[in-house]
Amino acid sequence: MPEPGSGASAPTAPGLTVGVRRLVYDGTVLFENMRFRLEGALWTCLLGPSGVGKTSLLRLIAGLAPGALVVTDDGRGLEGRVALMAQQDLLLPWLPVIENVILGYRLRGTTRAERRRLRDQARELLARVGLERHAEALPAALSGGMRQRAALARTLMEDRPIVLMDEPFSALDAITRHRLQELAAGLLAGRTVLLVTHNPLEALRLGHRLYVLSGRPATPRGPLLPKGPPPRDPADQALLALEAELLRELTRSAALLEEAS
Ligand SMILES: Nc1ncnc2c1ncn2[C@@H]1O[C@H](COP(=O)(O)OP(=O)(O)OP(=O)(O)O)[C@@H](O)[C@H]1O
Repeated sequence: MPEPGSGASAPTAPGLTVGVRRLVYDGTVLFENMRFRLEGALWTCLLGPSGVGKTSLLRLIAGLAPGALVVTDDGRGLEGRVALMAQQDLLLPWLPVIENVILGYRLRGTTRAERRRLRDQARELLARVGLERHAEALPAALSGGMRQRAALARTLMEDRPIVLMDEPFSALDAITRHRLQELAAGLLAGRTVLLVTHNPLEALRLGHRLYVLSGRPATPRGPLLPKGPPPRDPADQALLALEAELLRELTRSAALLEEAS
């Protein structure tokens, strides 16, 4: 197994195309004949007002909800190639943080020697997300932001070429958020990443391609293509101009959703 976050598996990160013919919840058509593309080895950010369908789309791609056709550029299936960081941290309450970080490996089965090596790697990742002193704590002893950092460490530990993240930085204070955005941008460079976020500046810092999910049924509008490699300087004037453009698009999208509701 390559070192988690080493980028060793990055060159194989494929692009993927998602097609949804129709998704209906409680009589509301969320998606109809919708197509969405994640370019290989790039970060795609998905924004949009609350309730428009961002998490639903992410869950469709992850295979957690039926109804989408996901085709990878290399023609191979997604099994074993996707790491998911859901909105809820999904930490198992009876396992210490470090065991939660290596949970995927534990579930897939490891030898005692492998576990020792995995724990060493997990400790390194926990140090990088600022949780080195909490490796043996139970999740209930952590704050919301700390739990989110543990969940991020677990996602990075999985070392998958495709990474789907639903608001991974939302519970963090501004300084920690900035630091972890930088960490994730570094460790997930070269992966195919979908980042769902409510934060336009976060999307502009981290994303290569930005979309706003809009309308009912919803379609992704975009892409907006910020220049330069991420993570970008949030004080950059060009970025601030794009932020204004993104805010206008989000306002339009919120109005459309309100009209449809
Ligand atoms: N499993 C489900 N059963 C019924 N309705 C659902 C289900 N999942 C989502 N919905 C509904 O679909 C709509 C879109 O939900 P979704 O969570 O995808 O939105 P979102 O854009 O991610 O919102 P937020 O930004 O608040 O997380 C909402 O009206 C939600 O209530």
